[in-house]
Amino acid sequence: MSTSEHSSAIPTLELNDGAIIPQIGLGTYAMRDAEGIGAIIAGIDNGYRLLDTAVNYENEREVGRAVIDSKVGRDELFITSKVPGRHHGYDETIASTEESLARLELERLDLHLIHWPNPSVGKYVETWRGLIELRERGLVTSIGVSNFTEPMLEQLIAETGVTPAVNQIELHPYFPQTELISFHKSIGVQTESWSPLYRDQGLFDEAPIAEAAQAHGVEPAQVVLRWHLEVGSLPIPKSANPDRQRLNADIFGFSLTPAEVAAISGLERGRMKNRDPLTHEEM
Ligand SMILES: NC(=O)C1=CN([C@@H]2O[C@H](COP(=O)(O)OP(=O)(O)OC[C@H]3O[C@@H](n4cnc5c(N)ncnc54)[C@H](OP(=O)(O)O)[C@@H]3O)[C@@H](O)[C@H]2O)C=CC1
Ligand SMILES: O=C(O)C(=O)[C@@H](O)[C@H](O)C(=O)CO
Repeated sequence: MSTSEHSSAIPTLELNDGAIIPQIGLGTYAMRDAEGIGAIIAGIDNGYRLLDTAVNYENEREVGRAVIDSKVGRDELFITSKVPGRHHGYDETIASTEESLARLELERLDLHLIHWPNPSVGKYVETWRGLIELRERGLVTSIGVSNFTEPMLEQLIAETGVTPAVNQIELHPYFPQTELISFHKSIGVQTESWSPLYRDQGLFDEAPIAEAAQAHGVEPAQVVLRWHLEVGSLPIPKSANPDRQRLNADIFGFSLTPAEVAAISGLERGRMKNRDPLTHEEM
């Protein structure tokens, strides 16, 4: 794949509400200050159009500045943010989103997610109603969730009649979440993978990944990101390094065989940390 600084060769998908989303995005966790702005602009120059931020990353201003300073028009970009746990509730979600838009210097978010369900707080349905209202007001094009389980998704749909467009979940070869992806497919929810590269903590040395990389003449990180596409997810790898940004986005010129996908999924061993959304809560 070759990309000029003004165009992107990243293919797109259609969400259940008809919106178009790039098939890979740039995670921005820990991209802060001037260095972070530079890294995000580099990502846009390298073809990324989906930028994933959150109130809790404390970098919405940096993302907004990068959007303004980049050479790509705002309408070509797809900006995602997330409502933090401390802003759960109907009115709080609307206020939180207005504040996010002000920090981002945007009139509209392309996708807004409930960051964590925080079940002990018991407010994620009200938060979801707030997102539905924001979509009706045109402040957000698509709405979704993050770290939601199958019963939580069923509850949202049963109580509001609105199916999330996206569920952004921990997903990598060590935690392939096969059943949740199948459920998403059955109800039309797009899976997004967070920490898709397992934060470069040893995954790339695993034999099925190294062997597939050799077979296809690509890097292990590209095999991992291609695996996400093959299992039906949309990865949002974070890299502040322009060379790795380009490498990570260059995954549309090869595919993995079903046997390679199965071998990589066979690396399953569990979550990176103990961030089970039934018990792990973030405010
Ligand atoms: N909804 C949620 O609860 C969560 C959402 N997220 C989102 O998902 C995004 C991605 O997840 P994240 O946790 O950042 O982890 P990733 O799996 O994307 O890994 C990022 C790490 O891998 C390194 N890296 C990137 N590309 C390569 C490569 N080709 N070769 C070697 N190392 C590489 C990066 O370093 P370098 O920058 O130096 O390249 C960085 O240290 C986040 O940035 C955030 O937007 C993350 C966690 C939770
Ligand atoms: O990055 C995110 O979206 C998070 O929710 C993080 O807080 C994540 O849980 C983490 O990286 C904590 O170390």
